[in-house]
Amino acid sequence: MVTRTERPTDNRRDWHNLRSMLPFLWEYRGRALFALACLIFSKVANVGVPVVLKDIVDTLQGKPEQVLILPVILLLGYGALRLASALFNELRDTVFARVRYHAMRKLSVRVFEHLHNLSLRFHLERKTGAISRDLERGTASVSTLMNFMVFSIIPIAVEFTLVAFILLGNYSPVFALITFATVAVYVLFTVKITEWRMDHRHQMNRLDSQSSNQAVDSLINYETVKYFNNETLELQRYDRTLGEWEETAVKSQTSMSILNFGQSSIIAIGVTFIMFFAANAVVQGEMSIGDLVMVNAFLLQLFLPLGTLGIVYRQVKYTLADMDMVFRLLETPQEVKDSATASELQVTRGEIRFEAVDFGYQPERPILHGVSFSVPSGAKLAVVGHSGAGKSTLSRLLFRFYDVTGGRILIDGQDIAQVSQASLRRAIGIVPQDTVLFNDSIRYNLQYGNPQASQVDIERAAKMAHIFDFIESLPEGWETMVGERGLKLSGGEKQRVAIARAILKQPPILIFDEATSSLDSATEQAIQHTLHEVAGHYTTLMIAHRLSTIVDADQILVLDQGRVVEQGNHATLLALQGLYARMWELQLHDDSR
Ligand SMILES: Nc1ncnc2c1ncn2[C@@H]1O[C@H](COP(=O)(O)OP(=O)(O)OP(=O)(O)O)[C@@H](O)[C@H]1O
Repeated sequence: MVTRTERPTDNRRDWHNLRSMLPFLWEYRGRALFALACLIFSKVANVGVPVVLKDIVDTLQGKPEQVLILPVILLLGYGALRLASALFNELRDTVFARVRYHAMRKLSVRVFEHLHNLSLRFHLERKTGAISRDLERGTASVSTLMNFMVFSIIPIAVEFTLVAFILLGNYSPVFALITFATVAVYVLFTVKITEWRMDHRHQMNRLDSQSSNQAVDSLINYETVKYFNNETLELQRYDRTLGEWEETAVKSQTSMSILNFGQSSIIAIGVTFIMFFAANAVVQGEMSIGDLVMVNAFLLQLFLPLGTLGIVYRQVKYTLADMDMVFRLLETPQEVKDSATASELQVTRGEIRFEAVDFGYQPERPILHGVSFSVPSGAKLAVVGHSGAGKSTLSRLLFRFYDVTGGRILIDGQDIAQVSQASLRRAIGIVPQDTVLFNDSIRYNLQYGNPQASQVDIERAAKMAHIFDFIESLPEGWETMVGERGLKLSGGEKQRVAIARAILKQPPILIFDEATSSLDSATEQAIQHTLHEVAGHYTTLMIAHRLSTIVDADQILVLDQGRVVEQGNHATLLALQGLYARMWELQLHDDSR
């Protein structure tokens, strides 16, 4: 399971994540290099501006006989350099946009794909609110980081190198020394203080995700909140988290002010020193006024982006933390995987066989113990037993949502662990115990069973599932939106949509997990009739609470605490006078009341 990164990531992890980012940039590597070239050109032009400025000042000052010619050329050069700097800057942004957004898109799709490949266990344990927030931040982090690289870090480095060359080449080393020292102290101070501040930011992130998760969870459970009149409790819980967030945010802001003031002080001291030495050199006649103007312009130009280095460093650290979260998610191993030699499941007859299957969701709590049974091709097997006996677990294992811990499951003689999951799931249709629908139209939800199905097929399936008249009677008919998780439909209506959807899929194997439990008796009878017809063509596994619905099954399996305790048809089991007979008695008794 993925947990949020709550502490700053270490450098090894950061490098690992940066490397992991490269494949997402690879497709547009040519563009990325071109953007980099634009960046360098723009910086060369930028650094050229103070150099030309120096020449203009010196020319105007010292050689009046050339004043009429030279400054015009220099002034034109000055303008052209400024223009070139801006042009390459914009070109860099335009060219790089594709690289950045494409990488973001690829990463989002990759994460989405991976989330779908992760096991049911992962999805049952995750918190939807928190994961979607983390994902948003995580994928945005890739774009943010590239922005910082291309728009801040690399430009600063390029500019700094160019300026260092010019200073070292033309003036006393003291200027380069002061510049280096100031930058070094500045960077060191920024890094140290920022690391100290990171804790606040991580705490804020954690509280932010927590509050968002609480809000989503509370809204998902809207009805439950109302049933128990617990709005105040929900508000208090939400506010408590936000209160902690507020405290941390204030601390974070205060520490930021300390950082900003420290940075400004370092710059001020550095600039004062440089100007002192430059002014002195002018007085001594070692430097011209033009040189002083240039050194001053360089410093301002250099420290201007350096002023934002603190913010950039902080943001890069946070971004790396967000990015770490998304790459950790991508590295979460798939629990259920296709084997390297997985073949396509070939369904010829649709025979299911469980051979001594052991299983537990957690190792310390076994659920199934040596379960063996088989469902011959086209036959109907019903599974009954008390609540929690492990009935639905059988269908989850058949779908291979989990791997068995002992024994094996075969379909037409092929071990389902050795075939591709896609081919396995193509072969099975299910009407689950709790039907959850997409927040889309009824048509969309029904067609989900077979996106290629024609309207005629869809209507036929809807009729078979006794939902056609209901849909037609709705003011918006097939386009009616079903609400989040299908909550605008009744339990029975949802179940019938699920039945129609399974019919539409036309798989060789069908599972009905309490498929009619939410229906009234009349509809249930009608649907039972349909199921009977539909199931006639398929191998069917029927999980049932109400025994009256499965009396006609070819075989009935009685499960008790994960063990098969009885097996046979209805009459044989009644004659056994065991658990099944007792359950039957009880239900008859209940029905007659
Ligand atoms: N994801 C899970 N993680 C841990 N335990 C689980 C999980 N799903 C089910 N269980 C446990 O496994 C046992 C069998 O569950 P299962 O859903 O198979 O029961 P069932 O016979 O279908 O019950 P019911 O008739 O109430 O639906 C139960 O005790 C349940 O608590």
